Amino acid sequence: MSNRSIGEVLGAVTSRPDEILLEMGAGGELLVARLRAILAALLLLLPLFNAIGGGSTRETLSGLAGAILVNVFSQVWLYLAHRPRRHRWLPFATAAFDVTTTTLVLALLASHHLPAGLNSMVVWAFYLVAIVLTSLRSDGRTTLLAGALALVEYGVLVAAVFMTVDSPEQLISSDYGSVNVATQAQRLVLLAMVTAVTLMVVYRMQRVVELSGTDGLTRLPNRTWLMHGMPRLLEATGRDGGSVSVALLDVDHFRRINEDAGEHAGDRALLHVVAVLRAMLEPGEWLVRLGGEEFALVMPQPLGTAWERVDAMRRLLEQRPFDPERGHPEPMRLTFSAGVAASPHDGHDLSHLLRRADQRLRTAKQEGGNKVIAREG
Ligand SMILES: Nc1nc2c(ncn2[C@@H]2O[C@H](COP(=O)(O)OP(=O)(O)OP(=O)(O)O)[C@@H](O)[C@H]2O)c(=O)[nH]1
Repeated sequence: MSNRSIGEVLGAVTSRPDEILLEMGAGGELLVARLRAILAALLLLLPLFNAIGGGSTRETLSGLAGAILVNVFSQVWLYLAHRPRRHRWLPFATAAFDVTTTTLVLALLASHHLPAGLNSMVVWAFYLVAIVLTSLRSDGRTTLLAGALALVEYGVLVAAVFMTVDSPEQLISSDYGSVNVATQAQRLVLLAMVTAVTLMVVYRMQRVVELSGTDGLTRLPNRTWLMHGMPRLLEATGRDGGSVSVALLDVDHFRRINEDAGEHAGDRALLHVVAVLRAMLEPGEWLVRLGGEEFALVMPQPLGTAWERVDAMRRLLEQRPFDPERGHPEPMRLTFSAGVAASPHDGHDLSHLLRRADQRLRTAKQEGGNKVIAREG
């Protein structure tokens, strides 16, 4: 990660995250929606304090109207975030809502008293809260949107206020101090800084999730990744009435390679197997390292086609011997055995499919290995 240039980091953080990261982003959206609902409820206290503190009725009523509006929207966002079917636009819409609501409240304050609109620290701080909140969504694009909107909207507000004033006295207040260009420029720089820091937080979170879902040796997705990714694939294919096949692949007599050629050669043998299988992968197929010399191959195809695909891979691997080097004159022939299971016939979830595929894999091993089995008997 430390070797990456700022350009690469920006490229990574502004591209659409992996489906599984987005899945986590939806969880983040629910968290953001809950937080927003709590903050919105607290917002109702502000007009109350204003009335108790002897503020004007007009100010109290407009504050109350604004707080009610924010609460209504917060409940709508919360309802949408709860729905199992994720709306892709929701994180963007809510990030824009958080920032724009802050701008509207500042504009409302400025319409009563110009310095209040530009020097209110409490309301302005909601920009920072809105930007930082986006870090919970695992999607740097929402952070960029919130940061850019805050900069543009606040910049426009400042410009509008400065264009409205007729005399410098209008920008001096006993409660809010005096408004000047330098402090407003500092606020804009602060918004940019908080956006940059939040983007880095999102980037690091994305990398941590990526690493936790990747096998260290082969760089293939691992079991954790499969557990997160498989349910949504099964659900999507189930909706379309399609079939998903899962093959469990286990390299035959792998222990012998380690014993004959050493652990390092064993590692390179695994990389060789992965390179051969990977070269045959078609779009929509996933190769996953479950651990050791065991792999899962997920294919959006029915059982018969899946068996043909895996058997073609078995034959190709057989024809591509592995060259262990270091004192080994002979290239080693590598083979694997596999069991294949398919939804919906063999099960509707990953654990049922893996169990059935494992039974068939055991049979293939008992029958001497170098075999792919997709049906009993
Ligand atoms: N080099 C290397 N070896 C590994 C790795 N993971 C597991 N192994 C080895 O793989 C071997 C697996 O042995 P077994 O489970 O007996 O399987 P097998 O020898 O392939 O026998 P069958 O599966 O019955 O054909 C063990 O010796 C493990 O130490 C790895 O990442 N690198």
